[in-house]
Amino acid sequence: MRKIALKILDPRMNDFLPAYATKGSAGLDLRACIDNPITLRPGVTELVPTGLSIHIADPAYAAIILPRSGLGHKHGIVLGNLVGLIDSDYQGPLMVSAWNRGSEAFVLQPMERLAQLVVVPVQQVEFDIVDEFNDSERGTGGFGSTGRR
Ligand SMILES: O=c1ccn([C@H]2C[C@H](O)[C@@H](COP(=O)(O)OP(=O)(O)OP(=O)(O)O)O2)c(=O)[nH]1
Ligand SMILES: [Mg+2]
Repeated sequence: MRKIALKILDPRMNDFLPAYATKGSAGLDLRACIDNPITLRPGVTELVPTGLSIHIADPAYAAIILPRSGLGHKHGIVLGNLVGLIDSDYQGPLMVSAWNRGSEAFVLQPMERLAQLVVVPVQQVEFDIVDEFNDSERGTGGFGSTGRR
């Protein structure tokens, strides 16, 4: 497995190091490293610290922060930025933008698992400026051009 540098910013996180829940898990759960419960009223977005920072270092990787499906589906707790992107050179605290898109208040408890981190490969590119593209099967068709069925 690939190693990534991890800083523990809050000593409570020593007992909650991010780990894959099962052998096949893609996501590492991120916890709300807060001192007191936070009430997320409907429509509200709060930036929540995770008590951790990572330095991926290799530009061929990034990490994304995704909602947990249970919180999102049952309680409306998703991400204010929809998806968080962690650059390989980012060294600051990992933060989760928690958005209550639901219609009921949600009380976020200290150290509760709030979101998940997925490390993904990234291909950086450079551009080759052209006047015309080579033909492709799709061409410029998009936004439903292939129909619905
Ligand atoms: O949910 C998130 C999203 C981003 N970040 C951190 C890591 C990322 O590398 C950095 C910048 O994120 P992004 O590039 O998405 O934000 P920006 O608004 O473009 O800010 P910047 O000008 O700092 O790039 O913020 C988080 O901690 N949590
Ligand atoms: Mg940016």
